[in-house]
Amino acid sequence: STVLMNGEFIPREEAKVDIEDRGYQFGDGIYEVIRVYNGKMFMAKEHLERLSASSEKIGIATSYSISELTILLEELIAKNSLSTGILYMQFTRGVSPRNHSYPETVAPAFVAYTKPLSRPLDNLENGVGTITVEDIRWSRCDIKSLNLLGNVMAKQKAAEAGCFESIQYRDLSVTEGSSSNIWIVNGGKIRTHEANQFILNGITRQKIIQLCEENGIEVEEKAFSIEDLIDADEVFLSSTTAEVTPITAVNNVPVKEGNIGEVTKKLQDLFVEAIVGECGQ
Ligand SMILES: Cc1ncc(COP(=O)(O)O)c(CN[C@@H]2CONC2=O)c1O
Repeated sequence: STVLMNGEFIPREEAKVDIEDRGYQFGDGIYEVIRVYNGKMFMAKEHLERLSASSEKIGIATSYSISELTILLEELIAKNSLSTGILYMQFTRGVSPRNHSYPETVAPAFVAYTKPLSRPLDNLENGVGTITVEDIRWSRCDIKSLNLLGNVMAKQKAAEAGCFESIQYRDLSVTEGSSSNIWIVNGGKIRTHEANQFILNGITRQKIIQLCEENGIEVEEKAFSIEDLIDADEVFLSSTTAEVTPITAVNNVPVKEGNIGEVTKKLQDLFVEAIVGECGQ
């Protein structure tokens, strides 16, 4: 397959990272995962706007404008004849002798590659199990940075418990999943943690809120407790790769409406309409 590296399209086997790349040594970089349906990126503009917000927050100049980046990424998708999958992209602060403070004059290092990935139809239909874990991450989770060790450790805990995702909490208040946002539904109203420094403001999260507003579904962006989570009528998670995935159990306790609640189902249908609307299939 073809990889895009610092503006060059190269074969995957030639894509190598320097041992003094700051992304490799410090996690000093930012990333995005963009879904591709029918050969087209879904919500590319929103993802690339978040990427530039992340780059501003950590002071990396991403060396491309959003329109230049869009053209390069579309070319990468075409070169790999990708129909349904994901596009992974990242910028690091660049290659420089190891020193914590920022190097003066190095260019950011940019990598993007695609991977086929079918839609998670089984999870969408049958839901997934979760566990709750304490959120041990830093207090700038709004930056989509390469500093993912806290997320990785939380995901590992879920895997060891035979679950799909960990639901993280701070002081008994649910924040988000290790790589997803978390939602509850009560009496037809949905609720999720407000977009602040303690969660990533997911692109899928933003689309769900927009769909709710357009379809008269009441949505509240306000943190909820572990107790609210356990007592909810419906629970679901959202992410670029998981779309709108029902949660059927938390710590092996079944969620009230079993496999999939009617609001979650409605949101899945609206989300598919949005995908078809933007990507044509
Ligand atoms: C910590 C965290 N929260 C929320 C989300 C959901 O955000 P999006 O709706 O924008 O995807 C992600 C997605 N992380 C990407 C998506 O898939 N794999 C990842 O690492 C994430 O890593």
